[in-house]
Amino acid sequence: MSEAHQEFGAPGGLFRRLRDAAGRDWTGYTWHPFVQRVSDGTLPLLSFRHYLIQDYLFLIHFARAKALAVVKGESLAAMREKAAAVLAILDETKLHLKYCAEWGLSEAEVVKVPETAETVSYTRWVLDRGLSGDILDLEIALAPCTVGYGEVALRILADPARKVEGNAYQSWIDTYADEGYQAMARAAAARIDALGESHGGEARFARLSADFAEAARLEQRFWQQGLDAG
Ligand SMILES: Cc1ncc(C[n+]2csc(CCO)c2C)c(N)n1
Repeated sequence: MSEAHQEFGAPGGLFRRLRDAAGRDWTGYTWHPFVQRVSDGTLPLLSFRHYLIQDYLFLIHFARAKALAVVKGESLAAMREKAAAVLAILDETKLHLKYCAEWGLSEAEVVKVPETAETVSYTRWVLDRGLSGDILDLEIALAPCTVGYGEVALRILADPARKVEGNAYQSWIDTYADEGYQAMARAAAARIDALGESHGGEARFARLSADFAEAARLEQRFWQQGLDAG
């Protein structure tokens, strides 16, 4: 599927407009060389290991940012949904700990690893967008993360260079290719479309678009730190 990215958000909706406006920043994130090397199985294990440990630390702070969406939720239904999403993020860390256990690293050891500048800058930026803005500002800062990984998985599945047999990263790919995850990513894009309608997305497009592209660049740097560690 060469048009993998067309999966998320409705035509003409806020999500697709933001993604299209982000252009190369978005493609540079969802088809970063790190992702390509996960797909063809050539990513050095040291790169993956660095990435995964930092991603574990990332998820802790990302869960805090998602918890802000409970605080800023505008209905009981929204608050329940966000509270469930916080738990889902904390669950995602189990995949990370499974890998770490295979490398002989315990949770106690992983949490002692210092956060890199890439991890701090991305997570604290998301928290700041949530603290200083409204629910739409927060969701725009969060969405590239959730929806982007959905697109990353679709791009890998469609990649002619993909290594299926004996790919060391297959269980990581499976996590995001999973239909449950894909449905969540589609729902996140649909929510951006709906918030765009209800919260003046059109009038706020310049700022939202700058934030969306910033998140995509922060994601690129997050992959890059893994490559640099290999
Ligand atoms: C750097 C980085 N960006 C995105 C994700 C993906 N992700 C983060 S939280 C979550 C659950 C749903 O929101 C998902 C899928 C990641 N793990 N690491």
